[in-house]
Amino acid sequence: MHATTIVAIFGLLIGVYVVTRRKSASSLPLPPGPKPLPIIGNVHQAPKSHGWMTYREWSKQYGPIFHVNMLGQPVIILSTSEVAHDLLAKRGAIFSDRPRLFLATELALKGLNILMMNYTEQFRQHQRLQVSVLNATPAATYLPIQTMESQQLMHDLLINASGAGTNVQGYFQRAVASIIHTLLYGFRVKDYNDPGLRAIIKFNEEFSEFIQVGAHIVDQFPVLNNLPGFLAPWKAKAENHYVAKHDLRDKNFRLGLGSDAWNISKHLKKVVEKDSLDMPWNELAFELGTMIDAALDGTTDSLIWFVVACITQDQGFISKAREELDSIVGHDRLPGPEDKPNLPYITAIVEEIFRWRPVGPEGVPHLNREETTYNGYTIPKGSVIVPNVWTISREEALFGSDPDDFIPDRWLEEDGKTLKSLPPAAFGYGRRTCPGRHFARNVIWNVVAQLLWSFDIKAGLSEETGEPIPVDPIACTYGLVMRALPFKAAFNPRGPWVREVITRDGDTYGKDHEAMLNRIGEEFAKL
Ligand code: HEM
Repeated sequence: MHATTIVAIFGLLIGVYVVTRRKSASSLPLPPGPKPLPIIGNVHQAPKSHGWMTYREWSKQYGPIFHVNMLGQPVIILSTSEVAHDLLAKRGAIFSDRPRLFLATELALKGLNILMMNYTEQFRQHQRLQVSVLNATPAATYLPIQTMESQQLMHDLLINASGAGTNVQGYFQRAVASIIHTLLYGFRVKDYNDPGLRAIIKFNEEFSEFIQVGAHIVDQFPVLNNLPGFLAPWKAKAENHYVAKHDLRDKNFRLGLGSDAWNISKHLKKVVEKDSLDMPWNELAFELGTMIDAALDGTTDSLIWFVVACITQDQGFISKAREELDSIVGHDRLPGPEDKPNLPYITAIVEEIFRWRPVGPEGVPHLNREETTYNGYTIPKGSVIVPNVWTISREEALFGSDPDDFIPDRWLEEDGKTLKSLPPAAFGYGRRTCPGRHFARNVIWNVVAQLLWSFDIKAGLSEETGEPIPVDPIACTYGLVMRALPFKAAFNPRGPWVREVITRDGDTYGKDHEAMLNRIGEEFAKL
């Protein structure tokens, strides 16, 4: 790097340091943390990837709330459920904003991503709309569509993933994508190579890349955004991201509104008009699109982690689940949501998936709009607050001494039937808690029950040797979402009755999904 560039960057670093060293009104210290260097703070120690694992180690040294200094920006890491609830939920009035760190991301999103919005009146308007279609009561009306797609998934796996097996991620992505596209826009997604689905997967990957600390130098030095385009490649990248997203969202929203049957696009457009909300077309199109993005990744990746658990973590949970399934459901039909009250072990498995492999292990950061104190420490105004879900989900006092193992039983009382009230961490906290959690739990419960009823799930076989290809239970991507790296899995029917039932009920493309949507519309009218 040229010497003048180094001097310029050094000058900017000092500028950032001076600007961000705000005077605290409290005499209390910051939470403990690794020793910082002058100016750069802890940047040199910051994990380059999989930060949640390093933060777990640091929490053992510094305790449930600790602090790192990133170029003068305080980052407060929370490592127990109690601390996360105390700050993010009980003090939600000041802890519900989002950090504004990444200029390149902002250029790409143009303020239209609900996840990244501050807790403003505009955000609350979006939140009210989301809750109106996602909370427990409306989410229950979607069960027939979710069940249909789960059955289709069983069919796809039976046809394509038995024998030596295959990489199954696409089949899961298709099923989840089809559920949300049917409900939001009125059309099913029948192929995992569908261009619309591939585009969303690409958007999510780009988004995850944009928000990496240090992904674009402009994030640290916004002044660089004044450079001409050829010296500022992030500008074109951000614009292309926005335009591609806009075009797909606009097209899908129009398809939804033009469709004959009830759907969420139509429903929300009516609510906006009836309540005279100040929400332009594009903002509503992005609201729907954000639900699609958020739903696809979290739900699909949790299901893939379940497959990893079946292959690598079976200490008896599969046979326990089957015992329950066989006694309640029998062999003549697939399990469905109506069985849920009688299948507590399946519910425990679902909670254990979220705990064992929370797909957002580093949590979605919050920001506090006021200085506050907590347990003898100062939390400066504008701190980035990271609920480290990975550590929180491994709190031994709550979950037992074997938190890295997949043990669904930890969620059940001794009677084996009643769910313990342990605090889940995967869906976030307080006013920013994931609005899609009921929807996601319903989808995942259904698929997990049907998979366990249907298949022996094992590692796929090598084409050369015919031997199982080992699956690494922790091999994953690093980004906003923790995704299992591709692996081969085999789904072989547990018995002849499985093939019979899935062949009978699994091919669902002849079903009238529009009639199903209209029935949901009728139920919505009664809510
Ligand atoms: C297993 C699946 C899912 C997981 C683990 C998950 C997790 C999360 C988390 C951790 C947050 C941030 C919470 C916080 O800031 O404290 C979030 C926000 C959000 N989620 Fe989910 N989610 C999942 C599925 C869904 C689904 C199915 C939808 C919609 C249908 C959805 C829609 C959203 C939206 C719109 C936000 C932004 C809320 C805000 O910023 O206030 N999510 N999700």
